[in-house]
Amino acid sequence: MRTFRLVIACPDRVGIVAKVSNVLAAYNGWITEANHHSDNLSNWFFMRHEIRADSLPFDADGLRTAFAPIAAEFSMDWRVSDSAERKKVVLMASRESHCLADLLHRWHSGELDCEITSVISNHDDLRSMVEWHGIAFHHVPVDPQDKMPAFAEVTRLIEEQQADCIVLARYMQILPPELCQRYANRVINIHHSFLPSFVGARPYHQAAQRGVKLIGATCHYVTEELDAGPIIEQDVVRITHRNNAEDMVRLGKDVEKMVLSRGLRYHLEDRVLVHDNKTVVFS
Ligand SMILES: Nc1nc2c(c(=O)[nH]1)N[C@@H](CN(C=O)c1ccc(C(=O)N[C@@H](CCC(=O)O)C(=O)O)cc1)CN2
Repeated sequence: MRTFRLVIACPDRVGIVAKVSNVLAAYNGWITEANHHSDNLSNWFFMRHEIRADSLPFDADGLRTAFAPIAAEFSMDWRVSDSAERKKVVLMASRESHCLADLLHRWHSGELDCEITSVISNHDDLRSMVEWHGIAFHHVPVDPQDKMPAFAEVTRLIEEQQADCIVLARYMQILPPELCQRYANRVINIHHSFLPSFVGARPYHQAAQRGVKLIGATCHYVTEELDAGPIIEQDVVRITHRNNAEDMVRLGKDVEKMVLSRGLRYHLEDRVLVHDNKTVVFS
């Protein structure tokens, strides 16, 4: 069923839920899902409503126009999205294939409702797998001595495809600040550790050195600061003294795939709200 998603974050006060519910009811809006969260650390309030599109007398733009006065009254950060408008997604990878293959399969089987406009990689290894799915593959090598030409081309491709979201599926290059700022809270990364533990490169080898009993994966929005962006989803798997770093790499791959696909699905369904470098996820 086609729905409009109304997502709101604002300073907390009495009357927000009543006001939003009443304005939707005044237009005969049929709410199919409602989520609220009052955050006592930030004193901000977060809401996500799904409304049946066929219950309202206008389209998504009409809802935006009708809701704008309420949003202004409550100083809301807000957005309206239409479930019928599939988000355009650019995937980025390097040599590791497991996360990319998993997302391509979930998309190909219809599980991920989005339009994958292309895959961009700094290596050519994964071309055949991507093109088998009928998706364009762009090989954009990165010169370690001068990375800017490569990221200018990456940015050009992303803009040309009018991407709504970029997913780093084990893309092993640090994005420049300009790209992070331009696509704030729209670049999703999978880091192969349970952040904030083991940021940076080779986290499984760091974990083996430390002797941990859990390893994990973290899906987060990309910011200029490495592996420090708002966390969207995480999970872990148990390991023991019998597991070396190679075992952890193997065991970790399943967690990475699960966490990245969950995080992307939450983003595609407009379930993630960001405030103060943290998220509220109405999963
Ligand atoms: N601006 C950001 N870029 C990226 C982030 C991020 O949080 N902010 N996450 C990384 C992913 N990542 C770990 O999950 C990671 C990737 C790459 C490196 C790194 O040191 N790369 C070297 C090059 C390595 C190579 O050539 O193989 C580098 O970029 O100089 C560390 C962590 C994705 N990007």
